[in-house]
Amino acid sequence: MAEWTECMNFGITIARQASKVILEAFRAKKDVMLKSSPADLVTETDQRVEKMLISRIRERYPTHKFIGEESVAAGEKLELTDSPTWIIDPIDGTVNFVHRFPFVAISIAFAVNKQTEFGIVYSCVEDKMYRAQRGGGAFVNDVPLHTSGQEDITKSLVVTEIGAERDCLALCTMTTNIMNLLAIPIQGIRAVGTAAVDMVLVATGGADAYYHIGMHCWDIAASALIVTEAGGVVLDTDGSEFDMMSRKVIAASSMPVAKRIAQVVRAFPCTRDDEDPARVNNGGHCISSGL
Ligand SMILES: O=P(O)(O)O[C@H]1[C@H](O)[C@@H](O)[C@H](O)[C@H](O)[C@@H]1O
Ligand SMILES: [Mg+2]
Ligand SMILES: [Mg+2]
Repeated sequence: MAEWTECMNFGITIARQASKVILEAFRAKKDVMLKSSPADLVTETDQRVEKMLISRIRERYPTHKFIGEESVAAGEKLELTDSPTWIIDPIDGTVNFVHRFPFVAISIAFAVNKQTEFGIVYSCVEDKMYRAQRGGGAFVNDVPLHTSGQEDITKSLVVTEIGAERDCLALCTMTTNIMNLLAIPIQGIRAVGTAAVDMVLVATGGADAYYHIGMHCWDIAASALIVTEAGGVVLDTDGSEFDMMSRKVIAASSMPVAKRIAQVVRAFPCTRDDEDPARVNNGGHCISSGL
């Protein structure tokens, strides 16, 4: 664990530097481009911040590998090997960034032998630096984090996202999931607009669970470790073991809450992050049935 502390501290330093670029652009006029749907946005700042983070890391750790959201969007192969790998979302919450909705985060995870060794989520506008090292606990601005420990789904506040999909199957699935959870009943549904911040709210105890279908490894790899190091549970939406490449996740305060959500929530078909999108004729996005 201590072996990667220096890397993590470097990650925290460059996240703070990148945040300055994001906050300066946050208030400025933005040129917005579309990716997989009219709600999947990217800006020049997303691309610039990712390039800045990767070049600074590569300069210090030339043998390390990268999985970056905007590098993959530009055609780079998404492959997690046993090599030390930085998994980066330069701006998580780009729709929020474009609208100046004040929740945008930099998410940086670091994996070796396909196991996450540390995770950093920097919520820039809030100035909240969430971090965790495997086996070392979870912190926000150096204050220890603990989940709520809530075991009763009827006393739970659940966070989710509608995501970027706008096809009928995805929208019907996600709204049905929300309706079925509310009918249990749970005490509320929230959506912050950034998967990374949604998920670290479970680590703070401010939410009792988060679930999502369709997000990517760079959205949640860091926050998944932060949740487990805060005493939480992270599973696939079907209740099986979490797999950051599956694009399906439940993060919860306790196993009973996680398992209850897994009983209710249904996923729509999604190509895995590590599947070749070219093999699937929908551009590597969640498959629409065209309903
Ligand atoms: O594209 P960015 O990096 O902003 O990530 C967001 C995804 O785009 C959303 O679909 C998803 O629903 C989450 O909001 C996720 O944070
Ligand atoms: Mg993201
Ligand atoms: Mg992003």
